[in-house]
Amino acid sequence: AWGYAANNGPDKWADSFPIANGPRQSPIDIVPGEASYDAELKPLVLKYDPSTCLEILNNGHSFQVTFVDDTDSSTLKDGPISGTYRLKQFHFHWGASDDKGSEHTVAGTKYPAELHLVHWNTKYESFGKAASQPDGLAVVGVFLKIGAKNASLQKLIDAFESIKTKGRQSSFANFNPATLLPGCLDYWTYDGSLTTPPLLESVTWIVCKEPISISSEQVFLLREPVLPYQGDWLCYHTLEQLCVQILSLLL
Ligand SMILES: NS(=O)(=O)c1cccc(NC(=O)NCCCCO)c1
Ligand SMILES: [Zn+2]
Repeated sequence: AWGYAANNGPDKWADSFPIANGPRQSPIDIVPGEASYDAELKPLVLKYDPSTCLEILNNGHSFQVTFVDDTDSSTLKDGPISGTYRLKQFHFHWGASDDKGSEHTVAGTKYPAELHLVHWNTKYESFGKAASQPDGLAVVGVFLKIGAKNASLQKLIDAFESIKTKGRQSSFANFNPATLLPGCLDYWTYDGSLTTPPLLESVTWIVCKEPISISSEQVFLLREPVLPYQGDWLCYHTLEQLCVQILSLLL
């Protein structure tokens, strides 16, 4: 299966997902000096209803908070898109150290993490259907930089801590994703793709210019896999890995 190791990482994805060599693949390096101003673009309109927040789960590549998306309670409108897109989930990407982790970069600068708020176009009947359409998805990307402790992120980290040992998911209610947005919603936008397999070229990317903060203690907590997402002990490949995990539980 795909991953981020030397044998199954991004350089290998094209073997199983040839679209990796497609014309609109994400992520990209955003070069502000080369970006063009488009006067027709509107401000983003994000309206999130905390009661649509459903659960937090560890899908093995990230942790993800999923939302009830059977009504227009949590939506994205305007900005570069037309129509109404519904929030399906948000998740993060991070690195093994503070000098890397974001997927998009800004003039070569890597941030320690990146938040993705994933929305689908309601002109299609579901996320799954929309994900294969060129205008099917809109993902709002927010960079995280090391700084003050982020109270909103702390709620996620506390919840994520609980699902590391129990296995895959736990209920997670009444979280307002708007608390994760920066004060200024200025953005860059381009047509791209999912950044993980299946790499579908269906995403209108909306990347906020202003990052939000995460403390170095908080980003450390993101990196600590107590147990792999499978959550069972039989998935170890080597006795050494099993010992490492037992020790990390005991320490
Ligand atoms: N990273 S991202 O481009 O925002 C994005 C958004 C929505 C879905 C995905 N990728 C996937 O769902 N991949 C399918 C398997 C992921 C792990 O379960 C990536
Ligand atoms: Zn993502």
